Amino acid sequence: KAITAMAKQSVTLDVLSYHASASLDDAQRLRTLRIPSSAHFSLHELAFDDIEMTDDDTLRACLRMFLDLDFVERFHIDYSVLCRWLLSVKKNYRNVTYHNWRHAFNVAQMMFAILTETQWWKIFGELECLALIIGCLCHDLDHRGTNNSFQIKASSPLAQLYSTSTMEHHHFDQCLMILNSPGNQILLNLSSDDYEKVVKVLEDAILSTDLAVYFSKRKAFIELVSTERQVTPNWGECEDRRGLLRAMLMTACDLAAITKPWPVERRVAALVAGEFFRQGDLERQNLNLTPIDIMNRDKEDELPAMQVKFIDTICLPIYEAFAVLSPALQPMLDRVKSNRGHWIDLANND
Ligand SMILES: CCCOc1ccc(S(=O)(=O)N2CCN(C)CC2)cc1-c1nc(CC)cc(=O)[nH]1
Ligand SMILES: [Zn+2]
Repeated sequence: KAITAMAKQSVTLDVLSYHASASLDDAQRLRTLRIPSSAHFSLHELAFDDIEMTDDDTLRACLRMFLDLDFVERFHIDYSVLCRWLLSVKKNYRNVTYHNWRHAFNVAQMMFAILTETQWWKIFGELECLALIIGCLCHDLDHRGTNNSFQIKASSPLAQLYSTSTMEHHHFDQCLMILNSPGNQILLNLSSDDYEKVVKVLEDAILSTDLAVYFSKRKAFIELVSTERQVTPNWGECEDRRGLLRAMLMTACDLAAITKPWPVERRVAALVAGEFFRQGDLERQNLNLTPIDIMNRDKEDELPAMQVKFIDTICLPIYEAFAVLSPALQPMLDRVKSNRGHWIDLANND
């Protein structure tokens, strides 16, 4: 018993070592920057592209989202603490090819755009919207560019801590650790009741980004959508329905690159492939395993066909359901279909 506790303790220390709070200087500098409007950053666009933005721009855009959703006023968030928290979150993303700060920022922007364009922020209320935006920014914290099955195969410290949804539990852990770090406590002025609620929604939101969880919940969601087609005001009164919609929203935002204009999707797919192929290399070199096709560099020319399968099996069902729930989201579904066409063309040329 003692051994296990010690092992857990040492493992925990190992993973905690990556926690790093941003410096006061960085926070002070960000605090003094002027914050342009959401229109200036095109934050309401479902076709948003961050390629032209500097890192400072992404931080100011996050401040703008918090200000426009009225979180700072409503939850009495100290502005300097918010700046420091944002910098700490960004700092706790690693410099990996795809699962980096930019991915987290894009997921949060998509959540902001969907909540505002559909008016669904009215269904969830400020507390749940706050948890969703924090959840998006934190949902892949400290990602190492390798997936859950790699953790298990490598019996990494994280796999010893969490046997299911390994990475997602770690992302939530990191999220809580930053929220509880001195100078980063943006939830400090919430009532204990509100704090409990935000943390519960936050945990569900982050754990929902495990595709295995998405698969387990999708059937119920599609059935709900087929019966309750439109999101009527009383839709929000049922906690289970709201929870299901929040979980699906996290996946829809997490995979949203597939809904962007072709130049964006093509660029992001190359980043996803780069990260997958690096994991494949690690599996060969360190674990002496032959990687699965999607991570096997030797199968690179099958990538377009894999994307078509990804779209058909994972993406179309969720964006079709969302387009039924809100006509404002139809453009996302249309772009998934047109991107599918581009991947089909590339698959036929190989
Ligand atoms: C671009 C490089 C190839 O990328 C893929 C290849 C195959 C599949 S898959 O649907 O067959 N499937 C998914 C579930 N895995 C457990 C088994 C494999 C998905 C992708 C993919 N995933 C994401 C999400 C990170 C983004 C993206 O653009 N493409
Ligand atoms: Zn993600």
